Formats: sequence, C-alpha cells, structure tokens
Amino acid sequence: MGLLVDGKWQDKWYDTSSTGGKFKRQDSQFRSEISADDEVYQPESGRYHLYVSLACPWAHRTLIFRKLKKLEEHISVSVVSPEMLEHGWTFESFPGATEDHLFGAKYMHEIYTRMQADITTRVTVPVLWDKKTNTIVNNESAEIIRILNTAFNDLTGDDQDFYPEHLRAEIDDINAFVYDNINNGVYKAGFATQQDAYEEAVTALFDALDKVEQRLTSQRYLVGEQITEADWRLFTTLVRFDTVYVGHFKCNLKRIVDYPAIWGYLRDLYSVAGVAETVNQQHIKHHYYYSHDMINPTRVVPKGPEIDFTTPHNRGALK
Ligand SMILES: N[C@@H](CCC(=O)N[C@@H](CS)C(=O)NCC(=O)O)C(=O)O
Repeated sequence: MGLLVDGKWQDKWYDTSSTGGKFKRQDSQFRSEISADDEVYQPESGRYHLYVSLACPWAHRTLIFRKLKKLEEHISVSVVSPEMLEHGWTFESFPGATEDHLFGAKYMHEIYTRMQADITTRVTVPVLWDKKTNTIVNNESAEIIRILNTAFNDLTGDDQDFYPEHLRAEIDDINAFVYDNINNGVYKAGFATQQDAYEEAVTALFDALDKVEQRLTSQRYLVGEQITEADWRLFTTLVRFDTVYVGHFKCNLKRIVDYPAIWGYLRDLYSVAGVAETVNQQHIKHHYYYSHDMINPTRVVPKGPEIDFTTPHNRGALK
C-alpha cells in the first residue's frame, strides 16, 4: 500500500506518528458532478466507468446504487484484486476480480496518472471515470452515490429516490454520526497504533451501535419507513463487521449478531433484490487479513465465522 507523489508510486503505510497513534482519513480529490446542466459531464449511457474493490465498504456503496438504480447496462465496472500490497490496488487475477476493462492497466495507480501525470494523491477506490474526456469525475463514494441516485433517471426510467428532499436534513445528521463513529470508526479502531487511540475509537463505535440498536428497535429503517442512502451507507459496514472488524480491527465488545434489532435490520437490507449479489465475503475477508500485514503479519485468513444473512428478518411489521 502506498501513494503517488508527483506521479511516482511510493510504497508507504499510513503515518500515525504525528497524530498520537490516531488514523486520520484524507479527503478525496475529485469532486465533479454529472448532470444535464453540467458543462462537461452529461448523463450518457456507456460513457462512465466505475473502478471498485468488492472488499471496500466505500466502493460497495456505489455498486449497490448501480444495482438498485438499474445502471448496470449504462455504467461499466472493473474490479480490483482484494490483495492490496506494495503496489496498492492491482488488476492481478483473483476469482471475482476483473482486468482493467478500459486500458488493461496492471495497477490502479496508472488510472490516476492517466488523469494527471504528476499527480500527488492516495490511490483509492471507488473511482468514477469518464471515458470521453479520460478524467476522473469523482472519487468520493458519498458523492458518487448521489450522482447515481438521480443523474441517470431519464435514461433508466428509475425514479426511486434514496435522498428525498423532505428527509435530507435528517439523513445528513444520521450520515455524519454513522460516518464518524461507525463507518470510519472501525478504521480508527483498527488502524490505531496506540492503546488510548484504539480505546477511544472502540468506545465511540459501540456507544454509537447501542444508539442505532435503540432506534432500530422501534423503526424499520434509520430514517422512518423508507430505505434511504443512510441505510446503504451503514449496511456496507455492518455486513463486514462480524467477518473482519470484530477480529482484524479488534472491534470486539459485541458482534452484530448480538444486537437483535441491528442484526434483523442487516438481514432485511440484505434481502432487498439485487443486494446480496453485491456482497463478496471472500474478497472482504481476504483483503483485510491478507493486505494489512502490520496488523496480521502472517497473512493467515481465518476460515470463519459462518453467518447466514438469509434467515427471515421478521421486520416487515415495523414502521
Ligand atoms: N472517502 C473515500 C474513501 C475511499 C477509501 O479509503 N478506499 C480505500 C479502500 S476501502 C482505499 O482505496 N484505500 C487505499 C489507500 O488509502 O491508499 C470514499 O468514501 O470514496
């Protein structure tokens, strides 16, 4: 794992020495939109391409939106190998991964330097790429899912709205809470290099899960009766939790299966048509345990746990 400095790849892990052992996530660099009013990026079938990892919770959000918004025939996808080692994300062969369908690149960092030869950046997925201008439109999952939520509605005829106007304030509040304590909270716990930094993150994470459990005891979804982007943003962390975050990231005060409401909610979301196909537990487990050798130097990947996400959730009666 590493980053690009002036267009040159450097193999380097996250530096926590100046932050008291705390992991600080950097902001994504490319933040353009796609819309009929945009001067450059217009909604067009076949024009855009997603680069994803099936292991990555941020990229997973975009795959769920591509599926639910019926965009599979309009936006193509390349899937990196789950092994993220000295070259970062690669297109090495691995079951369920693909080649780089656009350029036949070996490494994901080549996609970033295609955009700008002397770029300085972390090389993250997801990336939404424009085949017409050969540029990265956006590499921030929170924004990519908003683009997919509306920009292509005229093409697909799908007008499901996961970020409806009247719920936006509440969704934004929940997103901020879930992002800081849960989505990024597991990483803060797992990548902490000092005891107090780890304990602070783990405590905040489980306090937040307790609050979510309470909320989901009396209501079906995070924001009332309909599924919103807030649910999909939480889902991608929950579906990885017992498989990797409990063990590998030491988020082990409880498992998700120990929270009756959250566990039912996770199965409820998993049962939505098309969603299970976006979940690849082999990539998830292999990526984390195999790639983070400062946490797991032997790279041995555990066999368990065995979890059945398809048992009935019985949440249909909740409002
Ligand atoms: N804010 C970004 C974060 C994406 C991200 O951190 N992706 C991880 C994979 S789970 C990655 O590519 N990490 C490589 C790195 O940090 O060098 C988003 O949500 O899109």
